[in-house]
Amino acid sequence: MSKVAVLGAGSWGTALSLVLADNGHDVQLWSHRKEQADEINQNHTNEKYLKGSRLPEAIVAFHNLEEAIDQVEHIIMVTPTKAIREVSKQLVPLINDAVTITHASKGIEPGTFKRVSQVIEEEVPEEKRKGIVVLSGPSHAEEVIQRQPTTVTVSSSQLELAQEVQDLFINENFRVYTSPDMIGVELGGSLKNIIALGAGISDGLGYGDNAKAALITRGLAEIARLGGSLGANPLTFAGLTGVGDLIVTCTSSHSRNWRAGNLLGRGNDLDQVLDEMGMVVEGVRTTQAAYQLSQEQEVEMPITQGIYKILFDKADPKDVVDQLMTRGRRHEMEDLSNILDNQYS
Ligand SMILES: NC(=O)C1=CN([C@@H]2O[C@H](COP(=O)(O)OP(=O)(O)OC[C@H]3O[C@@H](n4cnc5c(N)ncnc54)[C@H](OP(=O)(O)O)[C@@H]3O)[C@@H](O)[C@H]2O)C=CC1
Ligand SMILES: O=C(CO)COP(=O)(O)O
Repeated sequence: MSKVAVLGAGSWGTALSLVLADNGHDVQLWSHRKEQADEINQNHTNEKYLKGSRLPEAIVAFHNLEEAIDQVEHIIMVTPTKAIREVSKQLVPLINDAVTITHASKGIEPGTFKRVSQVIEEEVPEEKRKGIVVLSGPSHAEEVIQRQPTTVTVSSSQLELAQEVQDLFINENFRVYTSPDMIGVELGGSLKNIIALGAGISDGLGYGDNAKAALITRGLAEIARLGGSLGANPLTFAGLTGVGDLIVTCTSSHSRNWRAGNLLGRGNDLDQVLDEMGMVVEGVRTTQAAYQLSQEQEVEMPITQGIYKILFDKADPKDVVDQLMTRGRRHEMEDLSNILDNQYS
């Protein structure tokens, strides 16, 4: 059994701590708020993020980061992506022996366009880490905390590290696969949040299943297009961290991104929505990053562009849908256009 630090005591950090505790590991859960650490230790609850759930006593919460990572073999980072750089910097002077750093956060940094593993790599020097692993897939914390069947994928450039983290988390309720495609796994988990915002907007506008299926499928096409241009294996997007995560976030009211989109589709403005959510809505920041990235890479991403206009230019969601529906005609598999043109001639 291992001693594991989980950094970030929100919904996902707490749910992953439960999986680790169920597997017999010693879990040291770090919260940057003292009152939250106290609540977890005294009441074994985390009411703000997982209302009504009782946590195993093997989860011990810490407010002090140095104590939280003392003697651990694994660090699991699960803060919102905007805090990853800052927390990585805080960690550096506190790490004595090299550790395996896994992250389970989903986002891309605007401006730098870095994936979370790249941010960690930049901030934590090589001698302080054995390697970096990502854990991603269709997995709402609200179901994991109830030990409902869930599947995820772990990926690392070092297979043995991915397998080590697979062993750490896998159990009869939580099945863990490995993948060698870290770029694809991280991009799939991050970019699906943009489409989940779109699915929520569509539902908020009163559109039905046809529109949602279109968003998921065409969203997947543009995610794979950008991913391919950044070095991901396009097949990864057909897996758990691509289409799997798109399905779970676009069709569930557990999803923070879907919920935020739904409120936007009902006419609320972004600041109001984010205030009301009180939890991280990663898709907002990732939309900004993906929009900039698509322009830099010259990759067509019409849905992302539409969501960007709604979020940051206050475009009317109905007008954006009209624009998407009246774009120029094209083949469905546009990257195969040349082949199809030949077939038709
Ligand atoms: N929820 C889920 O089902 C899943 C979430 N994820 C990903 O996990 C990541 C975390 O999401 P989630 O747990 O849902 O988020 P939540 O909003 O539920 O919780 C975020 C947690 O991070 C803390 N936090 C915020 N800023 C900092 C900081 N600067 N330093 C330390 N801690 C900080 C918050 O503290 P405070 O209470 O003070 O704000 C809170 O405890 C995201 O990237 C998300 O995409 C991935 C899979 C599933
Ligand atoms: O990534 C998730 C499930 O796999 C959680 O999505 P939300 O952040 O939209 O809740």
